[in-house]
Amino acid sequence: MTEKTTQDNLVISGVTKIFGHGKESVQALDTIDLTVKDKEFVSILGASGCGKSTLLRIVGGLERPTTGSITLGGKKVTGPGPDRGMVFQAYTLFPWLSVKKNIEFGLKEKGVSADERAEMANRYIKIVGLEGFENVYPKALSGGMKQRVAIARALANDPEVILLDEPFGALDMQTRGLMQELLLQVWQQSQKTVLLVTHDIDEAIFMADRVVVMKSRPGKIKDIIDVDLPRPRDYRVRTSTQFLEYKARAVELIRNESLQELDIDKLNVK
Ligand SMILES: Nc1ncnc2c1ncn2[C@@H]1O[C@H](COP(=O)(O)OP(=O)(O)OP(=O)(O)O)[C@@H](O)[C@H]1O
Repeated sequence: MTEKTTQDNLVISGVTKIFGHGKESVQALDTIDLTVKDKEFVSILGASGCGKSTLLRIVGGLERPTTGSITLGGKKVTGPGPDRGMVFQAYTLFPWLSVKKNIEFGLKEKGVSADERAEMANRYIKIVGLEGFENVYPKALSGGMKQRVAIARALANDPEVILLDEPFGALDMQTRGLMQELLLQVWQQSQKTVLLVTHDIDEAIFMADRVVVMKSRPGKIKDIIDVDLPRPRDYRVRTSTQFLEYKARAVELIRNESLQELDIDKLNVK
């Protein structure tokens, strides 16, 4: 395998997004500049409506920026491509395909042979702990299992970058915590660059090397928190002093933002 270079960086440069025209227009993003290093795990954290999803969709090529550009490994992004795998909150599996066929789907599209597809699918089924469910259809899976299939499907295509938009948003708290740990393990093994959109402060810190905190109207980067917690991480890190310090900082940033959003100067809650 050839060693990757910093050329593989994801560069978001001066990205602005305006939806609609004239009086009806909404500026969702204003001049977003962010460089994500190869194999880095970056969380994008912010309140509802700050433009997180729009930014991720632009990186995914599903949306065009009004100004600015995205480059991946020096190549300009002009649309969706196999170098970026996306996982959304809503389960996006094909209901008529089994777990295995769902994971193989993108590989089939790429013309990968049946043997190779089966090998890749089995590998990722193992990584996400779904052995024994190969031939099961999505409707028989729990929410957490469906998202594991979605993650396996994204990984099987061997993208440069995985883009995750609130992937565990629909899961209960316990499942969510376990899925976060699983995703970290998978990321540790697969060594992909990850961009995770979330409004969950704990999730953002627990997973990432850096947390990009956004503000709304228009969506801008408010601050970036470097998360210097040891890896591999497990649930115990969440109660460490260092984690709680990062959390206090993020809470402060998000709270100030929410107060401004609600047009409240101060909240005196006793
Ligand atoms: N297709 C669209 N047409 C018009 N406005 C849009 C469109 N998509 C998003 N917006 C607006 O852009 C802003 C940012 O939306 P976006 O969904 O990116 O925010 P978000 O931070 O991901 O929010 P949430 O966490 O609620 O999904 C919002 O004001 C939203 O109403």
